[in-house]
Amino acid sequence: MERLCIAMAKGRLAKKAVKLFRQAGYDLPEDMFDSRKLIFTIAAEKLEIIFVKPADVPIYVEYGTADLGIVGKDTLLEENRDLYEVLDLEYGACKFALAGLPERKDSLLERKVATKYPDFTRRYFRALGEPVEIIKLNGSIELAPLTGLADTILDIVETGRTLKENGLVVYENIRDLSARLVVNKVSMKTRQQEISQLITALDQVVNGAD
Ligand SMILES: Nc1ncnc2c1ncn2[C@@H]1O[C@H](COP(=O)(O)OP(=O)(O)OP(=O)(O)O)[C@@H](O)[C@H]1O
Ligand SMILES: O=P(O)(O)OC[C@H]1O[C@H](OP(=O)(O)OP(=O)(O)O)[C@H](O)[C@@H]1O
Repeated sequence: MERLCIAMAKGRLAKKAVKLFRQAGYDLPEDMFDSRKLIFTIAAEKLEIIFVKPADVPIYVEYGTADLGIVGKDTLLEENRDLYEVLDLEYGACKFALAGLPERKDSLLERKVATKYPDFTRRYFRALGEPVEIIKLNGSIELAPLTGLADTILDIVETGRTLKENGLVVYENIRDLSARLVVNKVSMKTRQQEISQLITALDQVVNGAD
């Protein structure tokens, strides 16, 4: 039988993803984070795990190069790809929020919004019927209101420390985010049994025995 390929987001979400699979009974190699290796073949478990940039996980899964993926809901909302989101893994918890300088909060006539998530931001403000200019940045988003590049940011807030240490405040909490398990639509049909088994095993770790 062919191996199931799982695309895991590199970085913040990766270690816990591997831990979850181990808790679910999958025997994964010990050295997964000791090298720059990107592909791990686990023959005994009929699995292949690939480590992918977070924003690329939904792409690998939509194209079917990976059958499954683990990635943040923020990335899924931004990429808006054609795939199934099957399980909330309930870690990597954070929020999407609008934030900026405290004194600007009530004086925003024409909003300039800096974000790493331009597509989500466009849809969010379009649904509100609020015209905004969106400026796509790649990191250190909190710099935008401090430097005058934008007056508002739409970014991830976890502990709130980055905002606080830069003198910014939350204007509005938009939604909760966490890591999700996603599945390719064709794989879900053609490899239904193996994928269901895997979902059930992870579900039991996350939500307890049923
Ligand atoms: N405090 C946080 N800041 C950013 N992301 C967080 C935080 N807490 C949890 N997350 C989750 O972790 C993911 C980001 O992981 P990571 O920081 O490794 O990637 P990244 O730096 O955004 O990606 P890239 O390497 O492509 O720039 C987010 O997509 C989100 O789901
Ligand atoms: O509420 P906190 O716990 O402070 O976490 C939120 C911060 O973490 C993320 O940045 P990241 O560390 O990914 O760096 P980046 O600016 O390079 O995106 C996010 O963009 C915020 O800046």
